[in-house]
Amino acid sequence: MNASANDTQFARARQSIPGGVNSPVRAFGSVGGTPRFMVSAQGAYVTDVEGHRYADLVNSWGPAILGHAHPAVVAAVQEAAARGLSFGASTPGETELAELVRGRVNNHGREGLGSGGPGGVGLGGGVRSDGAVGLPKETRNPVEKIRLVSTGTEATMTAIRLARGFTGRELLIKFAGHYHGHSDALLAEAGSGLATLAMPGSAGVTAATAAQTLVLPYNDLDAVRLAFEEHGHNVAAIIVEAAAANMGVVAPARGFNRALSQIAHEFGALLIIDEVLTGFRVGPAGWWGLESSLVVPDGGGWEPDLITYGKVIGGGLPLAALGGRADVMDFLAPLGPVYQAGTLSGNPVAVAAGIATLRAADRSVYDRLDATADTIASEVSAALSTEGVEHVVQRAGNLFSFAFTAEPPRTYDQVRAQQAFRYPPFFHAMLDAGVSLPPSVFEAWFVSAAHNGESLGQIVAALPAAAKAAAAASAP
Ligand SMILES: Cc1ncc(COP(=O)(O)O)c(C=O)c1O
Ligand SMILES: NCC(=O)CCC(=O)O
Repeated sequence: MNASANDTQFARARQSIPGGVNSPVRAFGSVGGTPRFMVSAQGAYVTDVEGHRYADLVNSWGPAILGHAHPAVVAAVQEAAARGLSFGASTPGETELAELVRGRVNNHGREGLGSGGPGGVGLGGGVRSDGAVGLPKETRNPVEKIRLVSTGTEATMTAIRLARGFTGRELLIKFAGHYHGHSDALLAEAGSGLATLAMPGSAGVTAATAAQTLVLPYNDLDAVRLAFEEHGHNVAAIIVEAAAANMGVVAPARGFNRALSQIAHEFGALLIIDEVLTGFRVGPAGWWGLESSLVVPDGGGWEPDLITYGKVIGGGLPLAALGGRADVMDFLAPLGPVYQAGTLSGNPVAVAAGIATLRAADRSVYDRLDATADTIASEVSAALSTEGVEHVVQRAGNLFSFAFTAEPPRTYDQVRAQQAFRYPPFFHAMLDAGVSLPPSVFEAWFVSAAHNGESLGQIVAALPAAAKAAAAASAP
């Protein structure tokens, strides 16, 4: 039998590239089969080397909120590229992007889009705060200053170094199942590809580095308090995904993020909110905007000291950022003693893509993302229920995933206890019907504003057979 064009590509890639992939999450490690090699993407669809077109619910793992190759973004990239690919010098666009971000997150996202107010977006997962009465009080802009880097990994890695430099302390607290990129300090019990491949951590991380990271169960404030009672005066920072989305989606329990900020500050530590995945995707001011706009006015806000961004901020090109309190950010070189640099940091083409994406992502885009997420989540859930497949829909704003359990998981242990074997046949039935899903039950599904009647119809039509396949799956 002749190998398909896709199989040939994969075989060839494996000769030159470890595992044939440049990021392990692209390998079909936990679902089996051959990863699809893509050649183009437009709107709601990606097209593979054999010409198969898939309605896309990966969307480049988050960046493509407008859909693929949005005309305004492509035009901005072309225009910027024609002016020069990289200067190794400052450009006006970097300041413009920094101002756009600061405007969006200021005062809970009430500014930045020019209209609309805090909006009534459901956060999912039970994090809607008590009452949500009126407007929250004015707070410090959580992003007083911002530095551009090239990847989310760099953003979180730098944020940690900065927190350590600023506080003069060494320990870092992270949560099991959270993924913050692949720097040494952050790989312990990480989500995403490590969850998919069932890796507890990574070889090559020294014991000394690992010992400086305390890993706690998510959504467990008692564990956080206990860790601070024991180590509090040596904790530089807590780092937390604003809403966890790398062990499937697990929203923070009501008040969890706020309590983290209070505990950290009580002990003189910093709170780093990782919005690489949620930032400018779940709302115009990211998860911080959604959650803080619902906090009761006098109940005390939650005040992250540093926030990291990636994915959407670069509109599909390599761009990420860390921002936060001016006094902390000014600890970065050249003003301060914490070193960070990058040949391509603030690359003008990537900056142009980011600016064009944020400009195009107006209130109507977020309304559309929310509505599309509602439709897909409820259609999938209905199809699974029809086949009697036990599951829960996990939501955090417009991010969602499905866990094959009776109760909504709140921790990594609970997520891992699900009937994960039901996902691979579901995934492949969808793929065969022309729908591209994340190839792991531990990843979030990403919608874009380009989904329309045609692509949604294709997704919905594929569901009955996929749900049947999930129902027929048996434990290994
Ligand atoms: C929450 C979070 N932080 C950090 C990262 C790392 O970003 P990057 O893959 O751009 O290095 C990711 C995604 O991969 C992420 O989801
Ligand atoms: N949720 C996982 C990611 O977004 C990461 C993508 C990658 O590492 O390729």
